[in-house]
Amino acid sequence: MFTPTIRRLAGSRAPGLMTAKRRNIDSIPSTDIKILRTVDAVRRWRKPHVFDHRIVSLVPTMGALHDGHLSLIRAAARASHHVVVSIYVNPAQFGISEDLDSYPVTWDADCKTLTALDRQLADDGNNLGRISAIFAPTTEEMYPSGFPGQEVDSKGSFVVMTPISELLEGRSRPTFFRGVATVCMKLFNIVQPEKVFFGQKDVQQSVVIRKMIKDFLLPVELNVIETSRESDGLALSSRNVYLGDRRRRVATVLNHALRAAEKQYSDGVLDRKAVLEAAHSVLTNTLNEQLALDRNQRVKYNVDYISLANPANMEEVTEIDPEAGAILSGAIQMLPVDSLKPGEFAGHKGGPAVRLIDNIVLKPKAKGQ
Ligand SMILES: Nc1ncnc2c1ncn2[C@@H]1O[C@H](COP(=O)(O)OP(=O)(O)OP(=O)(O)O)[C@@H](O)[C@H]1O
Ligand SMILES: CC(C)(CO)[C@@H](O)C(=O)[O-]
Ligand code: BAL
Repeated sequence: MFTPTIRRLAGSRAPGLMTAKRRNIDSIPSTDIKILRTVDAVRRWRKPHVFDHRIVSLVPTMGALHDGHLSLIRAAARASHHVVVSIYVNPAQFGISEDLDSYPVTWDADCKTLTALDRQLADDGNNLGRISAIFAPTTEEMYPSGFPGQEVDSKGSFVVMTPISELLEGRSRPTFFRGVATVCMKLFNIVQPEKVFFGQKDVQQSVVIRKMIKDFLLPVELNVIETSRESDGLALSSRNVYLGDRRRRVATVLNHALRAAEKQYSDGVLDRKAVLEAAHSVLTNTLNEQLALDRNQRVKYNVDYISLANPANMEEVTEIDPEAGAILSGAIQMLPVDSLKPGEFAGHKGGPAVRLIDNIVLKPKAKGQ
């Protein structure tokens, strides 16, 4: 029998702080937010809203909620009567040597965060709806024929979209978009949302989802919500907890690099080489400054890619078409620090290598601009 390698069936653990007592709870205490763990429970909850013509939105997440997630939920509550937030760490989108085992799981904090947000939504007259449910399935529930595995050549039922899944993020993470498209197709089929909300931070993911909706004729409206950032520009991300203080300070370099490239475009430069050179020079200069520091002060990173791409398909462009604009995006790998100072916090799980992504949309320019 085929027995795929499974490092951790994360979904079994994510909501699985479950005690026998908790297993019986079907809503967050003192709230109307239901906790749905099975496909059947979601379908039973969903059915009446087909007949009462209530708009249902879905916000897919992997938990460890931060303000970026909350901005998606706020946008969903403005536009729909019922918001369903899914919390599921989908093992299929993690490569075999990626961080599935250490991915932050903060179920209790997530429930508190959603409770507080739901109260705010209730007090704000601009919303159509509120948070109606969390969908927190197990991996057994999501993969009813058995989990197919995380290997590139795993056999199973997948949604595969090429060539977009092979570019950029997909080059570094060959199973990533297969896992994302597959789990999102399942989530859409389970929840049957009229609207779905995704973050601009994962720009290529949003382009994959747009194409999946188009090519598989899904009756779903995609909403992409702008990236929420720390005050110094770092894009919020659940993985930022791995950074620790020292790498956190330098982590803004990716955003600074993309902003330098963006300035070229604002100044009228359209040529790929010139635009990207501005970003690479920030990355190189900052790295050289860091390498000149002592081992217990410096931060090192590898640049995975800096891209200038067509917003419709994420394919590289040699010149920006000002009528179409472009997506500037990048990924860097922050390496573990060489040597810690006494008492220094290395980051969640000892501060492993952290892959950061970010992007800036270069908007189309009006003629003559
Ligand atoms: N800073 C952000 N601003 C807006 N949306 C975001 C932000 N970070 C994540 N999202 C969106 O939230 C949704 C769920 O993302 P996810 O749970 O993977 O969080 P994440 O912070 O991106 O985690 P990770 O660190 O694993 O990439 C996705 O649509 C993602 O694009
Ligand atoms: C969309 C998603 C929830 C699918 O697992 C994930 O890729 C994410 O959190 O961006
Ligand atoms: N935010 C995208 C999910 C992932 O990196 O696995």
